[in-house]
Amino acid sequence: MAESKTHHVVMLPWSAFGHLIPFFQLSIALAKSGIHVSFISTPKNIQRLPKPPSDLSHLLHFVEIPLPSSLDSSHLSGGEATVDIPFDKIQYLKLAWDQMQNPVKEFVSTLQPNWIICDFHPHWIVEIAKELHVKLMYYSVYSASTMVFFGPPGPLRAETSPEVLISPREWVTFPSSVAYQRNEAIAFYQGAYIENVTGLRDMDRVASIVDGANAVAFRSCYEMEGEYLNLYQELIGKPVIPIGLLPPEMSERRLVDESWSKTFEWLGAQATKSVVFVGFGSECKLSKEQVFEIAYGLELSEFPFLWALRKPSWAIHDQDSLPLGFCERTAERGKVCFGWAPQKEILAHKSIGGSLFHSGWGSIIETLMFGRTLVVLPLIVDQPLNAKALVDKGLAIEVKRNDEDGSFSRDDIAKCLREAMILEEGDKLRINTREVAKVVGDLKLQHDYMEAFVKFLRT
Ligand SMILES: O=c1ccn([C@@H]2O[C@H](COP(=O)(O)OP(=O)(O)O[C@H]3O[C@H](CO)[C@@H](O)[C@H](O)[C@H]3O)[C@@H](O)[C@H]2O)c(=O)[nH]1
Repeated sequence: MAESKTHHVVMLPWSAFGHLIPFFQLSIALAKSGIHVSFISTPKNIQRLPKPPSDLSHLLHFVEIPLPSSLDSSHLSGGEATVDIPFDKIQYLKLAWDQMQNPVKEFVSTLQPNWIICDFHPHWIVEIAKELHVKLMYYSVYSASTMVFFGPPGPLRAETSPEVLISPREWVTFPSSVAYQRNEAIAFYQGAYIENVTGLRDMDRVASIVDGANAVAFRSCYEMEGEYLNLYQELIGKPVIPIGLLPPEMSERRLVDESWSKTFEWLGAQATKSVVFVGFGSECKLSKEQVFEIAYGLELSEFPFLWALRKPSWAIHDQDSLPLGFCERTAERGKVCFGWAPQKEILAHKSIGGSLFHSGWGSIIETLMFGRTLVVLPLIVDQPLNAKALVDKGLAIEVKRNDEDGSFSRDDIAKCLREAMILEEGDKLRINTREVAKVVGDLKLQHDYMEAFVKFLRT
């Protein structure tokens, strides 16, 4: 009992699956190291998480805190995660969380954990942690290169403009092309640097938490992001801890849902490393023009492909999502699967040679772990910054987007895929990818990072 009291962590992730999942993965890793974890989220979000291993049930506790009933329900319509809510209403989800500080405080005060590990949204947790004498850690689900680009609390709080975001930042002391294009800078500026209905800008939230935290953790490692991790520590003047890449543990006996057996049979019939996997993560909402251009690009490329496509909101039926006749024309060599795909198991399959991704940090790590070449077509938030950092390291080929409106062409998609999939053209990319795959897939190395992190939490 005394042991559990000494090492207890409260997790406070933002209500988006691109955040809930990395917090969940970290919770599992900590529980496996004997740390008690209380994972706070709303009831529906907790129900939608994967089931944790049953032998961890005494260490990993899920704490359901419902959204406040006082919030005008028409804004969220019963949704509890960003995926359920139109983009312009997501600010109300932040407002809802701001109204949840009392139940969170009550819980923390009863539990008296050693650490609170939080996301970017609950700026009020800084005061709670101080008052209750609990240490606070900010866990960034973004890469270290992205956080270096955003900068320390000073620049985060400063008046800025989209103009500032289109060049690499002046505090970066080594060659780096990490920056937004014009249209991306404008979109990001509007979402993060302008006050929303909560009375705050998102960047003020990040600044308060980085300022108030005792340390910052990244899902990263020195082998991949050493220069950015060291620079971020210098910039914020407090411990920055890479927890490792949390590579997915693949069990040979792991069963994929039966409905996928035909797709895996199809994959099994393809030549080794011949198939391109296409995915756009859990958050991106693709327009009709974007989906169609990707489809035509795949068609032009002539490679076998497996596309995990979530039905866009503008389509009524799954099949409306694609250009007329696309499935028939590509039936011999391609498959489009609608809904949530077993991405890790697909990437692990020997027939997959490369991928076309949105450049979400989680998908990058998974793709590199399995040594698959990356073509990146970044769309929102940190994705354009991740793409530039990968290109700097010779680890990806980036699809060109128009600087003014972000549009891209089918020809360029096909060209990038050819470069990534054909040996002579993409030779350098393949060599770099193989080298990094050794690091990401080195489970002992990644385990050592987690061990060092746990040691830090225990001291
Ligand atoms: O059909 C699917 C789609 C996704 N995934 C999994 O979901 C995760 C997706 O993670 P990521 O690639 O990071 O994409 P998003 O969920 O879209 O990520 C959001 O959060 C990331 C940080 O975690 C940011 O880097 C991204 O920009 C932001 O969109 C990965 O583990 C995938 O394996 C599936 O298993 N099946």
